[in-house]
Amino acid sequence: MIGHEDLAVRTLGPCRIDSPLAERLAARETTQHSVVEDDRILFDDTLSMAGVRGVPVGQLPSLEPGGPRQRIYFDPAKTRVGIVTCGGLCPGLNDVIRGLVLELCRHYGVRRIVGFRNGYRGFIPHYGEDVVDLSPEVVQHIDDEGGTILGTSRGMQDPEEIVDALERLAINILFVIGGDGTIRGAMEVVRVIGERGLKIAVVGVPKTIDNDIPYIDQSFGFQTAMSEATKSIHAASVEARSAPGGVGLVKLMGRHSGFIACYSTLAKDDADYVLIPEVPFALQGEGGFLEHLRRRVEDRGHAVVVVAEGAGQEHIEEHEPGRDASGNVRLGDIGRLMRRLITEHLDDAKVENNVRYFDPSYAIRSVPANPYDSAYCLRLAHAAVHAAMAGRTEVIVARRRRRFVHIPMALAVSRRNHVDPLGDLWMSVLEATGQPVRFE
Ligand SMILES: Nc1ncnc2c1ncn2[C@@H]1O[C@H](COP(=O)(O)OP(=O)(O)O)[C@@H](O)[C@H]1O
Ligand SMILES: O=P(O)(O)OC[C@H]1O[C@](O)(COP(=O)(O)O)[C@@H](O)[C@@H]1O
Ligand SMILES: [Mg+2]
Repeated sequence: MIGHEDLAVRTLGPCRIDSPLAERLAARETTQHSVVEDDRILFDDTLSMAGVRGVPVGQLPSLEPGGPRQRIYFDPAKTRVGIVTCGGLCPGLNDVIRGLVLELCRHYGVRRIVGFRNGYRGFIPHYGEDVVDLSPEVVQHIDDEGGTILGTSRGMQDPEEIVDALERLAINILFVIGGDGTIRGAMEVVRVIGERGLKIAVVGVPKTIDNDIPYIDQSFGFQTAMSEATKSIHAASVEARSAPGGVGLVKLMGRHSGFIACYSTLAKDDADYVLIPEVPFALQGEGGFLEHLRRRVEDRGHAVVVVAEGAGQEHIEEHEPGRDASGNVRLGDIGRLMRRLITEHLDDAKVENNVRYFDPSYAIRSVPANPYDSAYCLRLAHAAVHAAMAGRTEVIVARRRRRFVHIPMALAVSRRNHVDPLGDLWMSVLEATGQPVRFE
């Protein structure tokens, strides 16, 4: 059970410098729209969850609020900042970079900002990556493009060498924009910083289209990626309805979490089936998926199937689950398997069929952020700058239940966010598709 110690945020030391934003904060009080800096945000949000703790209100686990502080730790005029983006692409990466640079320069007066190229390898000498000087002029319009102007990578790097680079460049604050792997890497960097007795803040902005980071409302870019995915689902529906025995099959990213498949299905109510990693399904047999699909195609003449890339891995016999350079499991291709099995099953049953397979894969994550995610990215960037300037470290900034909070990195990587098969999201998907609770 999450306790106080899990929510404690590390700081580099006392904040003795008046913030340039101080005068704007004087009249603040805690409302539904803001939290004063010495208030806390309850971690539990139901009576039952709070009640089971059996402690007075003041001892309930709570999170440090995000936002500007009256006094800060770093002297803006003497602060040098580094920014790095790691792991897979996600809509909004450039929006976060832009937001960090503009907030640092325009509101705190921090002018020395460098970008490290191609993920953590950008710190490692033998890759020979130069650093990128970042300024408001350089970043002004980078949010018009998807991807990251800094480049990204996967693959383990030596935290000692990363901290060597931070020392050589006299970096005081490092912003890391990445997912669970990046955050684990950042924790290694924080460990080495502590071992060397250095005062360098490391603050994370959580990133992944998979939405697999726990304790936050939603990772930035997820909404844009999900929106992109709906285009493929609609295309699959058009194809399926335009041919006898049409079956539109769409495979979507999300690795071990089925959020993109679920939300894109709910957004574009075209799918008859959604298969996700969190809910196992039988393929064969009277109650299996293939027989159910056959009956649906015979009854309606068409069907649309959305399969998350991490679903049904147990059905992929010949797949040797290798790993990518960061240690992430390489998934077997459930899309190709389903295409073959659906065609074979309908052929064997002498049901005319035209199976159309869609795999948008990277197309859903390499687009620019939609306006919602752009605004979200800007606010996350502001929160990250406020946290770092106030000397917070080994923390990610996130929005949780509509409030910006500081979440310790260790908690952010303590588990993976999954679709709850007993939760209301999956219930909505079952209601929307009409598919059975279980294929077995
Ligand atoms: N378990 C780990 N410990 C330390 N560093 C890690 C770990 N996993 C990943 N990293 C570092 O984080 C970077 C990004 O991780 P990756 O899993 O590829 O993407 P993401 O952070 O988006 O999940 C890697 O290039 C690697 O340097
Ligand atoms: O970019 P790669 O190495 O092909 O990995 C693809 C994987 O990256 C993701 O897009 C998410 O990656 P991150 O967790 O690094 O953001 C997954 O949805 C997908 O399975
Ligand atoms: Mg990851």
